[in-house]
Formats: sequence, C-alpha cells, structure tokens
Amino acid sequence: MSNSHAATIDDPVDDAAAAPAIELADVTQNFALDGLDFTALERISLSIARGEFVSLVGPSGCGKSTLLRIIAGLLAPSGGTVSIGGQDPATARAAREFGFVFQDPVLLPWRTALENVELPALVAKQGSKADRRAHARELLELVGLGDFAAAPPAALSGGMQRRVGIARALALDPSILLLDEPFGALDEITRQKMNSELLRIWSERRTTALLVTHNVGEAVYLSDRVFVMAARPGRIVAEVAIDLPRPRTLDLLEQERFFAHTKELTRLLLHDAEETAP
Ligand SMILES: Nc1ncnc2c1ncn2[C@@H]1O[C@H](COP(=O)(O)OP(=O)(O)OP(=O)(O)O)[C@@H](O)[C@H]1O
Repeated sequence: MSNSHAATIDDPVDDAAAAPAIELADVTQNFALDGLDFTALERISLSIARGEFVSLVGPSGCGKSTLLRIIAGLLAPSGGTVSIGGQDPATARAAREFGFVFQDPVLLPWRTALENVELPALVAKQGSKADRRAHARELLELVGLGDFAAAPPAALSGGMQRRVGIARALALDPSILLLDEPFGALDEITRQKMNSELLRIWSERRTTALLVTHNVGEAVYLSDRVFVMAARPGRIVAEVAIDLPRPRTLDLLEQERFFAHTKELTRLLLHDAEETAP
C-alpha cells in the first residue's frame, strides 16, 4: 500500500515537526566559586513533548533556574546537548520560540498595561503600530484585563501585574513558555486563581509549558509530568506522571487523587532532603 503523503524516515521537515519541544541529553553545568569548581547540574536528560505542561520541583539551589537558562539559550552548558524542536537553543531564542514569566513581572512603570504588552513586538519591530496594538489588546483580553489597557502598573494589584506579565510573554507567539516561580509572591487564593487562568491560557494557546515551582500542589494541579530534582549536585531523581483528567478545575484540589500525587511528590522531596543533608 502506498501513500504519497506519508512521511519517510529521511524527511527533514517531518523530522523537525516530530521533534520533542525540549530535549536534553546528559546536560552538565559546572560553575567556579571562590576558585573551586562545583557541579551545579549533573547529567540531566529529559524530553518534553509539544503542548505538554511539565514542572520542575526541588530544593533551593538544586539548579532549576540554571536549567531554564540553559534551555532558553541564555547559558551554554558545560556538557551535553540541548535541542529545542530540533534546533539549538540560541537559534530557537533568535526565532522567538520562548516566552518568559518570572516571579517579578518587572513592568515599565511609565507605560500603560497595553504599552507593556506591546513592548516585545515594538522592540522586535514586528508588524505595524496598529497590528501591534490590536494584538496587545487581544492578549490583555485573554488574561482578563481588557478593561485595564490604559492603567499604569502602579494601579494594578499583584495578581493583575502577573497577568500583564503573562500577556507580554505571549506577545511574540512563543511555542514554549518558561515560567520561573511566576506566582511565588502571591497570597494562596490569588495564586490558585492565577493557576486556573494559566491553565486556561495554556490550553487556548497550545504552547508547551515548563514551570519551576517550590509548590508541590501547584505542580500537581498544572502538570502532565513533574520532575523532582535533588541538590549537590543538581540532578533529576524522579519523574511523576500526573494522571488527573483535563480540563482541571479548582474542585480537583479536594480530590483523593490530587492528595495522593502531592503526598508522593512531598515524600520524594523529603526523602531526597534527608539523603543530601549535611
Ligand atoms: N553564574 C553562576 N556562577 C556561579 N554559581 C552559580 C551561577 N548561577 C547559579 N549558580 C549556583 O548554582 C546553583 C544552582 O542555582 P539555581 O539558581 O539554578 O538554583 P535553584 O534551584 O533555581 O534555586 P532557588 O530555588 O533557590 O531559586 C546554586 O548553588 C547557585 O549558587
């Protein structure tokens, strides 16, 4: 039986389309501190499929942020290979494959919410002024801030500023969202609301998401898979698949299966903490 459209093994276009969103093989990172070399990350290997939501949890200093920086092409690893949809990280970064959301959204105080969201496209000289504005408006609507386009950051609550940060991260239509403790500084209720919003936005935009968090419940609620890291040296010690149905709603937080997963992850983290205690 023949099919003229079937992919062949050698087809580079189909190979690139089939490549995982993020793939790391034996990634190692050494840093020098006070003249001494130390291993911050040791042989990290992982593969994240397109459209997957994956979290990294682990103790402070285990290298989570360093790993994000390597994936984003901001830091060249000491060893190993990184592939972003079949490209090297620097090429992927230049192609604007990444959107970043950090704990502090760092909005420009003299620009309105809309102008902050518009900024990446302005800097990248993308589209006409009218197109940029329309896209920024659409993104503000997406994060539920359509009525706050003209507000300066100082007039927005912490949660609203994070929403602007998410809208800005999506401004150049990235295929991968890298989130480093984005809601760490928020109170618990606002954080839960923001997580629900994040899930909605992620499913609407169909991006790949990689989240760094200290919060085990947050990792379970959001993720398809969670990687547990340990410190000294930073490494992956467990991978947990979260078998909770989607779409996920806040009532999930009271269900037995949710508790079972958070318990398992907490146990893995504590077990590791005991093993690496000084
Ligand atoms: N540029 C650098 N030079 C030297 N050491 C570094 C550098 N960047 C990170 N480190 C060290 O690498 C280790 C991992 O740091 P990293 O910030 O990635 O950890 P983390 O897991 O994100 O921590 P936290 O959860 O506290 O944010 C730490 O010991 C840190 O001091």
